[in-house]
Amino acid sequence: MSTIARDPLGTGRVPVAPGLSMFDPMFVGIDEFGEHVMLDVVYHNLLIAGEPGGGKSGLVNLAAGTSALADNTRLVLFDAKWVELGAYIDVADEFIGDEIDKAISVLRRLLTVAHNRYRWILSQRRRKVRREDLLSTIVTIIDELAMFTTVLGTPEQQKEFEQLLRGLVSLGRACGMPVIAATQRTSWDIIPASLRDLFGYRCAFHCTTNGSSDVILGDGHADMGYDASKINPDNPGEALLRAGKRAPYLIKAAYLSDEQIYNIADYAAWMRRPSGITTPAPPITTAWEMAA
Ligand SMILES: Nc1ncnc2c1ncn2[C@@H]1O[C@H](COP(=O)(O)OP(=O)(O)OP(=O)(O)O)[C@@H](O)[C@H]1O
Repeated sequence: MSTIARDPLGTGRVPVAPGLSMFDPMFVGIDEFGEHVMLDVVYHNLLIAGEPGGGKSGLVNLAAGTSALADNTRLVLFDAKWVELGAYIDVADEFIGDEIDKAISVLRRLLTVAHNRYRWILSQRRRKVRREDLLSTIVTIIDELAMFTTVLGTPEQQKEFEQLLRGLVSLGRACGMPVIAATQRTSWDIIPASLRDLFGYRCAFHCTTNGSSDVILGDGHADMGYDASKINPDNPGEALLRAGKRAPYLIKAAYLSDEQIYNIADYAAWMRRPSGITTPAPPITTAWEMAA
C-alpha cells in the first residue's frame, strides 16, 4: 500500500512508495500462465541478450527503475549510447557514457569496494551480506556490453575492461553488488562461456540462430528445445528466462515507455533528494563504513 505525503515544494501531493529494497524480489514480467515473474537480483547477476528490437532495453530499464526506487541502493550505469540509461543520470553514483578510461577506473573502484566488503563479511563469520546488514546495494548496469569490449578504446583497454568486469561479476553477487549486463551481440567473443556462466539469471530475447541462443542460455539448450531463435520476432518482450536451476521458460517482459521511464527517474530523484533534516555523514572511520 502506498501513502500520500505532502510535497514540501507545494506543487501538489506526491505518493510515497513503501520502502522498496533490492532484497525484495524484482518484478520483470509475466510467464505463459500470466503469473508474475520475480527475480532475486541482489544475489544474482543478470545477463540480457538478443537481437536488436527484441525488447532488451525494456528489461534493462525495469532493472534501472527498480534500483532507482529502491531504498539504500546505489546505481552505477554504463551506457555508451547515453540515451538508454540517461534518464537515471541524476540518481546514479556514476554514469559512464562512451568513455573507456572512466569505465575502467570505475570498475577498479567497484572491485576495491567488493574486496573491502568481503573482508568485512569475513569479520562477521559469514559468506554473504544480508538485508539486516544495512550495507547499500550497488547495482551495476551495462547497456551494450560490446561497446566496451570491442568498440571503444584500444584492444588492451577492452581486455582490461573485460577482466575487471569478470572480477566484479564473480565477486559482486554475495556482497550486495549485482551486475546486470545487456548486449545485442550474441556471440562467443562478446559473451565467452566463462563470463556467461557467472550470470545466475540469463534472459534470451529473439535471436537469429540457435547457436546464438545457446551462447546466452548455455550449450546444448537449443537441442533440448530451449531456443530463442524460435521466438516470434513480431512479439517484442518475449524471452526465454533461465533462472537458477530451473529450465528456461517463456516470459513476456514488462515494458516502460520513455515517458514512464522519465517519470520514474524524476520520482526517484525526488525521493533521493537531500531532505535538509538529516545531518551530514561524519567522516568514514570504522571498518563497517569502509566496507559500505
Ligand atoms: N515487453 C514489451 N511489450 C511490448 N512491446 C515491446 C516490449 N518490449 C519492446 N517492445 C517494443 O519493441 C520496440 C523495441 O524494443 P527495445 O528497444 O526494447 O528492443 P532492444 O532489444 O533493446 O533493441 P536495441 O538492441 O536496438 O536497443 C519498442 O520500441 C517497443 O515498441
